[in-house]
Amino acid sequence: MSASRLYHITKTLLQYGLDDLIPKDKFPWLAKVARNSLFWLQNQHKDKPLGYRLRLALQSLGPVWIKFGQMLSTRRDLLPDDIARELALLQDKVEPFEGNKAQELIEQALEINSIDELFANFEQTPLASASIAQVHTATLELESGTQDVVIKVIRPDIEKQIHADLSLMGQVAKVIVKFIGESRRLRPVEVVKEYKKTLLDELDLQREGANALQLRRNFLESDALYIPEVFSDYSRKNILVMERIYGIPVSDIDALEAQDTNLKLLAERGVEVFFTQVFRDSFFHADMHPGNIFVSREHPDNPKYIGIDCGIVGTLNKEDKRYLAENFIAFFNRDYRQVAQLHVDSGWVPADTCVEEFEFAIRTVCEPIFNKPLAEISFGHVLVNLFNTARRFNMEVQPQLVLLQKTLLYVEGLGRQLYPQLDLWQTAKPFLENWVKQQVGPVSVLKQMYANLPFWAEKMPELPDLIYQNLKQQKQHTVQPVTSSQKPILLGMLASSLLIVSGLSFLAEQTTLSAISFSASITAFLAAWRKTG
Ligand SMILES: Nc1ncnc2c1ncn2[C@@H]1O[C@H](COP(=O)(O)OP(=O)(O)OP(=O)(O)O)[C@@H](O)[C@H]1O
Repeated sequence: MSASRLYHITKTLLQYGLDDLIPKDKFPWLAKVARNSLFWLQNQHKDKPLGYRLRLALQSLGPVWIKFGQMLSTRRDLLPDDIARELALLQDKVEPFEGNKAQELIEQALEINSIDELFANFEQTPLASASIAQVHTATLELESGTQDVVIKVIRPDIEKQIHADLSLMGQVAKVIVKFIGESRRLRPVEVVKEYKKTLLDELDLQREGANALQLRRNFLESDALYIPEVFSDYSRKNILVMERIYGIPVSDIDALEAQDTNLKLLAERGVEVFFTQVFRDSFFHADMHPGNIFVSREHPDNPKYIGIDCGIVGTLNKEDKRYLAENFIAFFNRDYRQVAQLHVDSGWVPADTCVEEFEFAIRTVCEPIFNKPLAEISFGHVLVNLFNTARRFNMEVQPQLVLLQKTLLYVEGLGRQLYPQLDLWQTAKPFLENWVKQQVGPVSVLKQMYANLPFWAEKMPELPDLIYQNLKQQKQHTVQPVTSSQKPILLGMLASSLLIVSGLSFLAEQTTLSAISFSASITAFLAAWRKTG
């Protein structure tokens, strides 16, 4: 980090009066001395509100800071609403770089002498230009025919600048925490760390390509979402080639109405796609701002989304999913005691948490939300409030859940823009209840056993030997008769072993053996159950 960049950033922050972000009485003396020693850098925008000044400062500092502001704008859990609203207005529009430079970068990355070797009609004027990458159109010449594509190219030299600014941002965060204890509540170090990871991931277009391929595969059969094809053979870390799409931007409601799009169905499908990604696939597009979502021009009565820019995705484990589903259901039944109890039983908050107090805290923040008609309730805000309360009770909210909560706010915003009466709960409830039911139902148990089959198949050959060793040992010692309390356990073990044998024989297409061992297993299970009664 060069001293001149450091000075430039300090100057910008002070000239926009951003030292006002720290209450005067919280200013440590050392920071006061430092501030006063830079006496020539005075707030030049005193008449403007703080949020507005923050936006202008970030805008003038460039891409890393603009994107940081955009990310913060979605953190309603950390920022007051007026500042978050201002930051949401940050524009990521920057001057494009030269088209022939983009062409040169493509030729270098793909190791070709001329772009014409692979692409026809390469358009030097970019279709779009953002802070990290810009997008050009071309026609890819494949053996099977031609394909309209877009080529996304990372800006030259942006990586160095990003690393330098991120490192400075990290240091600033550490200094703030050290000198202003109060700031710890906003977790600046963690927020910057999280941002750093997201931004560095965005620099790797191969990652984006792999995410797009995975999402595309997950929704290949879907009526609700289409993800354009990625041409991995022509993609590199700084180049991504993908199918060009010609959909209508989702924010262009007039165009959607002009072609008689079923907006109610479209809005409901947004919620459906989100919950499918989260609960079925555990893999969700986490940058669902309207600029990344289009609607297909085909069959508007059965409308389909098109999603681009899969640079940021979220993944969830089983625990996270259970947490979300059970909490949502308990919330919408207004069963705050259940929400609090769930947190304690699952170890999300410490075991010694006072359930009554936790329940009371959740009720205090959530009851006002539920005072509204169901169609106006925001899932995203319910989550923001839940996470904030849970944090106060020492729950560490995982970054993937925060990412999900941000995405949910986008999905809701989008849905209500398309169809203001959208009742999210009615759309989501059957989905969630079904999911929870499936998790505890017999099909799920069988599925889990099926997933464990390879493990048992590996251990199976050792089983006779183990039984033999065990019997031998028992013979050597005085054999104790099996007590009545041990019987159900032994029967249960027998039943499980028979079930495994049944599964393995089924896989080996030995259906008769599979059926016999399955019946024997059920008999043993029933006998075990009777012994416990
Ligand atoms: N497959 C595509 N077909 C048609 N247009 C596309 C395609 N991919 C991207 N674009 C256009 O390029 C723009 C920028 O693309 P993308 O969002 O992937 O880039 P980005 O650099 O991540 O931008 P941002 O940071 O604003 O999200 C899109 O808004 C869209 O207009």
